[in-house]
Amino acid sequence: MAEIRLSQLAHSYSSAPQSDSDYAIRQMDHIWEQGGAFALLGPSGCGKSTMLNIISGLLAPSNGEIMFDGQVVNHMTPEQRNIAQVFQFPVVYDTMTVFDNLAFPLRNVKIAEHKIKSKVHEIASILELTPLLNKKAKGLSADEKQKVSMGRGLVRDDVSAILFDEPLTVIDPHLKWKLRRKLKQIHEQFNITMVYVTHDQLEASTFADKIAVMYNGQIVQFGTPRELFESPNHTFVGFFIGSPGMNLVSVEKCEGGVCFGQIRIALSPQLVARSEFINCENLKVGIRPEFVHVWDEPNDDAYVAEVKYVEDLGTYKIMTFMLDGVEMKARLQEDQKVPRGQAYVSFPEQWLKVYVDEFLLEEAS
Ligand SMILES: Nc1ncnc2c1ncn2[C@@H]1O[C@H](COP(=O)(O)OP(=O)(O)OP(=O)(O)O)[C@@H](O)[C@H]1O
Repeated sequence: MAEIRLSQLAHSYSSAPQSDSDYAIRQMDHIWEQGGAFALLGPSGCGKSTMLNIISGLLAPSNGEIMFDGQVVNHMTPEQRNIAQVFQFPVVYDTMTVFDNLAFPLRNVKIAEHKIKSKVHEIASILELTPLLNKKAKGLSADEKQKVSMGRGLVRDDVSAILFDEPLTVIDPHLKWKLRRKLKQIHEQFNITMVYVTHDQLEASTFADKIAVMYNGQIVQFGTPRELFESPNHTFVGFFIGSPGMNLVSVEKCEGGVCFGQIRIALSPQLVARSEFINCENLKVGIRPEFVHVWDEPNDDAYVAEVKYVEDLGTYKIMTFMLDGVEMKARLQEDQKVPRGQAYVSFPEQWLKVYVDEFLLEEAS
């Protein structure tokens, strides 16, 4: 297992890139720490597969260095890098048995046959493939084939890292959760650096200790699921993580804070004094629906909002409301009084975030 360090990494599929938008990976530095379980989360086309393929050596980057434990590996082939990669669709040898498919990566590196046997049985047991070991892969269902494909990625515990590129796409929904748990179990058992690509936040947060959120060829935040939820450092993270996502409102500067329409929101003097705030034209405030305070009665701290509709989601409700022409959402607890017509809302200071050119502005520490 290895620490994977990306230094000044950038990649364009164009031979003569002109601008940032020609880059699938915009210049970045990033470290995947040794032994971690990570997710690389982002929408379609943001550059996730490109990054995995650069790490594994299937793709040479336009710029920058890839280092495993401090050693530059740019010139090394995928085999020399000793990376296991599991793709979206199964990669199995149809004419071989499941046992031989799982044994293949071990035989390739000349592991003794008795060790192969015990390792194949161990992985087969975790993935519930034991009854299929003697079957030819050809006759397997799509789910079973993908489990074999995953098993081939997991069977060696001497690899630098295992990279998963949306490995559960073809898996039946009821099996997905189970397999994610199994991957986590394998990670805990062998402590191998794992990077798991997905566009599904639930998948990312159930597998990973830390999630890298990718947007437009950049990692905009790398943090625990809780950090991404409580303190998104880019508006995209606020929008993409959470269901529904963060309320984001374009605002203007005004005395002691920001305004939209007739609504004035006071900010701390330290924030308002920041040069980024003073010089910025693109200002937004964000607050998650979970953190909007909905009062039962009017009070001096609350704004008066117009309730549009309330969705009942079982254990909680989502209230959609208009505040001076801007639509926002608040989460109501199961036992909370549901406002009708008007609602009294406020934005607790600790959960109200300010974004300058889409990036979080924090008080200088
Ligand atoms: N071989 C290629 N040639 C040219 N452009 C490519 C190639 N592969 C990917 N791209 C482009 O690079 C960008 C990043 O693609 P990439 O496949 O890395 O994104 P992704 O986040 O993995 O998307 P998805 O979730 O859909 O797989 C996209 O704009 C894509 O169209």
